[in-house]
Amino acid sequence: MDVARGFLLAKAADLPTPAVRLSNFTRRFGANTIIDGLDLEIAPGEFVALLGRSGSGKTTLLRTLAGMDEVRGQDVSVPSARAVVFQDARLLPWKTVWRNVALGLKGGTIRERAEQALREVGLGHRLDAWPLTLSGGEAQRVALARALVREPQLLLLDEPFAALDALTRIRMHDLVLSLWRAHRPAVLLVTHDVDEAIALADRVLVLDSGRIVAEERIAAERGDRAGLARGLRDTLLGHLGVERGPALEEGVVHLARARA
Ligand SMILES: Nc1ncnc2c1ncn2[C@@H]1O[C@H](COP(=O)(O)OP(=O)(O)OP(=O)(O)O)[C@@H](O)[C@H]1O
Repeated sequence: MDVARGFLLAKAADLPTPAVRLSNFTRRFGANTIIDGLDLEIAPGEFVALLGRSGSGKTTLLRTLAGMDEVRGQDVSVPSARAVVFQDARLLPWKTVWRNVALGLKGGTIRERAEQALREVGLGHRLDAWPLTLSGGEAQRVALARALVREPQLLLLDEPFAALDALTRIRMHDLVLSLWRAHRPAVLLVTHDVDEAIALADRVLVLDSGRIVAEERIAAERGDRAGLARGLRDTLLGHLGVERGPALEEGVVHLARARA
């Protein structure tokens, strides 16, 4: 074996196995091709956001990674330890909070594990509460605890904060980042919210008609992203086909002047 080839093989062996790998993945519903020959890799512990207009195939892709959809005969590799959080918390109303989190767990320490996860999301005091008595933000925190307690290597988030008010959403962003730092799953976050993607992700993908049409890596530390946000926001909005017209800018100026 020549030296260069030996070096390349050694390098390849050093690379971590991706947590997620889809190769030339295609999904059709009848005659409609929804995902079109898509390649995707997510590294262990990487936080990836997926942006796309309505109908671009985001949920279809997430369902594939969650094991909720047909993948027969295709090159799809995902960890079996995975969990999904949806836009609505999907809690069973006839079970208390801790029992919702413990659902499906096995072993002798179920209650302790559920309690620990609920403490991590700041709900250690609501273990015996009924889901219908929770606020929207609290219910989503229970959904996060239910995901977390499964120690996922892959955490799939399908617009989990879209239904929350703006302040609760910001607090949830902080919570998700601290959980991610503590547990380091690979994350795929589906979102419509460009600012949310910039605030949270290591990498942002834009999906359009079942293809990844843009990819932005964000190297800046999460705390230092405010300055970066505007330029990248416009770039990502451009990829999404949303023009920021001068009229809008002028409108902002006029309003500000009118107030002054
Ligand atoms: N089970 C199904 N049968 C037929 N068509 C489907 C099915 N599921 C999804 N589709 C179609 O696939 C396309 C992509 O849907 P998908 O839900 O993945 O989009 P999305 O990007 O998540 O949209 P949104 O942001 O509105 O949730 C849509 O045109 C949808 O109608």
